[in-house]
Amino acid sequence: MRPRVLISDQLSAAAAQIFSMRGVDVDFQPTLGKHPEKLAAAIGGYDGLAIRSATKVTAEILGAAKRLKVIGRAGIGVDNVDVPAATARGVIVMNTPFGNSVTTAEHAIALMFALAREIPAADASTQAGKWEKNRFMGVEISGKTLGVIGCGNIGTNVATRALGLKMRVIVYDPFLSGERAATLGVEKVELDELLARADFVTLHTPLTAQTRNILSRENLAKTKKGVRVINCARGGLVDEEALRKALDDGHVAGAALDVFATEPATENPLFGRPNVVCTPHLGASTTEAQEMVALQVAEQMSDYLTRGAVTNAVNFPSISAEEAPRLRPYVELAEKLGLLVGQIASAGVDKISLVYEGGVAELKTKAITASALSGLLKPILQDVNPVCAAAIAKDRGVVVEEITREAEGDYESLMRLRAVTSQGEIGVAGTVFHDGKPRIVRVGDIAVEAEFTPSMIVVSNEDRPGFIGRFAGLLGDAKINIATFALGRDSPGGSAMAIVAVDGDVPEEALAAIRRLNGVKRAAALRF
Ligand SMILES: NC(=O)C1=CN([C@@H]2O[C@H](COP(=O)(O)OP(=O)(O)OC[C@H]3O[C@@H](n4cnc5c(N)ncnc54)[C@H](O)[C@@H]3O)[C@@H](O)[C@H]2O)C=CC1
Ligand SMILES: O=C(O)CCC(=O)C(=O)O
Repeated sequence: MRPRVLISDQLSAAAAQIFSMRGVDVDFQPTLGKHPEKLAAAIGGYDGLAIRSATKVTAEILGAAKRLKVIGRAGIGVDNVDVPAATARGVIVMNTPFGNSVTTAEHAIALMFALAREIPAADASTQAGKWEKNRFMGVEISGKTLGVIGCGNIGTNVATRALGLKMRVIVYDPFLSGERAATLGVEKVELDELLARADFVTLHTPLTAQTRNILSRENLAKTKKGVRVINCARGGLVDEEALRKALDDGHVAGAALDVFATEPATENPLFGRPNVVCTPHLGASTTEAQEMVALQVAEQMSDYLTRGAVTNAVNFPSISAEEAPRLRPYVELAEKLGLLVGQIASAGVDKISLVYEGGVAELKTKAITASALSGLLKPILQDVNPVCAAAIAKDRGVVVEEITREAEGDYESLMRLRAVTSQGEIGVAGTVFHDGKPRIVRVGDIAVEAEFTPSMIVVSNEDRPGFIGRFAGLLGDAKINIATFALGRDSPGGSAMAIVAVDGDVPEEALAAIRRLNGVKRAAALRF
C-alpha cells in the first residue's frame, strides 16, 4: 500500500508534486492545521504530516495519529511540534535546516534598514500626502556595530552580509568556536559585552530554556542607549513588556519584530509605537525559500516512507538512501537479537552493551543500537519502535554502551549484545550472511548457528547421551513439528544448547514438559 501524507499548512505546490512522483499519496488541506479538532479527526489516516508553523502538533494530535511515522517541518524551528511526545510515540520529526536561512537573514537585514531609515513610517506619511521631509532623520549603518546573538546558519548569513555593509560585527554564541569566528571575520564576545557595545542587536537563536527572555528587562538595561533591536527568530526571546518600556523611555531607539510571544499576533504591547516595525512572521516567506523547503521536506519524507532513509531528523540519527539498504539487514538482526534477549531475560535489564565488529562497525551503529533496544523492550511494552526506544530505555535507567572494533573472529561482521540484569548476564551474537538473512551465531558461551524464524524454542541443557532423542520425542508427542534443529556445546559432556525452529505456537504445557526433562537448565519459547 502506498504511504499517505497530509499537508496541513500552506506549502508550495512543489511538495505535493514531489510526493506523488515518489510514490506517496498526498492530501493538500492547507488550512486544516488551524483547526486542531478537525486535524485530530483526520490525522489517524496518514503515515506522514507535512507542516509549516501554523499547525501545532500537540500530544493530543499525536494521540490520535495511530499510523503516523513522520512529521516534516518545511522550515527550521520545530517548536510547534511536541518533539518529546512524537519521540515517545516513535514518530520521526524532520526539518529543513538550510532551505530558508538566506531568506530569513535577508529579512533581518531588511528590518535593520527599515529601522535605521524609518521606512515604514516614512512610507505611510508620504502616501498620506504629508511630505514630512524634516520628520525623518535616519542613521547610517556603515561603521556601526551589529551584535548577533546566535551565530548558526541564519546568524552567519546576517553577519557576513553586515560585514559587506561595512559594519563591525560582534557575536555572542557559546557554541561558536574562536576559530570559526575568526574565519567569518567577526569578534566573539560575551553577552554583556555585546549588549554594551552593539548599535543594533539581532537575534538568531532557537527558543530554548536558556534563550527564553534573553532580552529580559535586566539585559535590555545593559544595552547601549539608542540601540535598535531586531528579532527574526522567535517571540519568546524578548520580554515584550520590558521592550515596550525601554522604547517609551527612549533607551531603545527602535525595534523590528517578525515574531511574537503569541502568534498570530493580533494584539501586542509593542503595536502602535512609532519606532516599531512589525511583520507577520515573514522571515521565511520568499518564493525561493518556500519552493526550497517544500521540495526538501517532501523529498525527505518520501525517502523515509518509501526507502527508510532518515535526513535532518531532530530525534533520530541520519541514514542516507544509499546507507539504508546496507543498514537494513543489521537493523533486522539487532531487533531480533534484542527480542531474543528480551524474551529470555527473567528480570529487568539494567545495562546493555553492544559490540560491533568488522564491516558492521563502519555503518551508522546508532540506528542499529536503537533497533536492538526496540527489540529488547518489545516483550514488555506494546508501542515501541527504534525512534522511541532510546528515550524509553533512558527513562527506565537502562545504561547503553556501544563499542565498535575490527573483526576479531571468523565473521566479516559480528554484532554482540550483552544484557546485565539483576539475575545475571545474557550474551548473544549474530551476523548477516551474503543472502542478507540475519543469523544467531552464539548464545552465552556456546557457538550455535541458526536463522530466526517466527516460532522457536531455545533450550540449554547438560550435554548427555540420549537427550536430543527425548527432547525431539516430546515435541512429537506434543504435535509440534520441527522445521530446523541447531545444536552447539561448549565441551563434550559440558553445557549444550539447542535452537529449534518449529511450526506454530509452543503450548505452555509443552514448554513446562521440556523444562522437566532430565538435564534441562533453561528453556524458552520465542516469537520473532
Ligand atoms: N522568522 C522566521 O520566519 C524564521 C525564524 N527562524 C528561527 O531562527 C532560529 C535560528 O535558525 P538557524 O540559524 O537556522 O539555527 P541554527 O541552529 O543554525 O543556529 C542557532 C544558533 O544559536 C546558537 N545558540 C543556541 N543557544 C544559544 C544561547 N543560549 N546563546 C547564544 N546562542 C545560542 C547555536 O549555537 C547556533 O549557532 C530558528 O531556531 C528559528 O526559531 C528560522 C527560520 C525562519
Ligand atoms: O514557515 C514559516 O513561514 C516560518 C518559518 C520559521 O519560522 C522556521 O523555519 O523556523
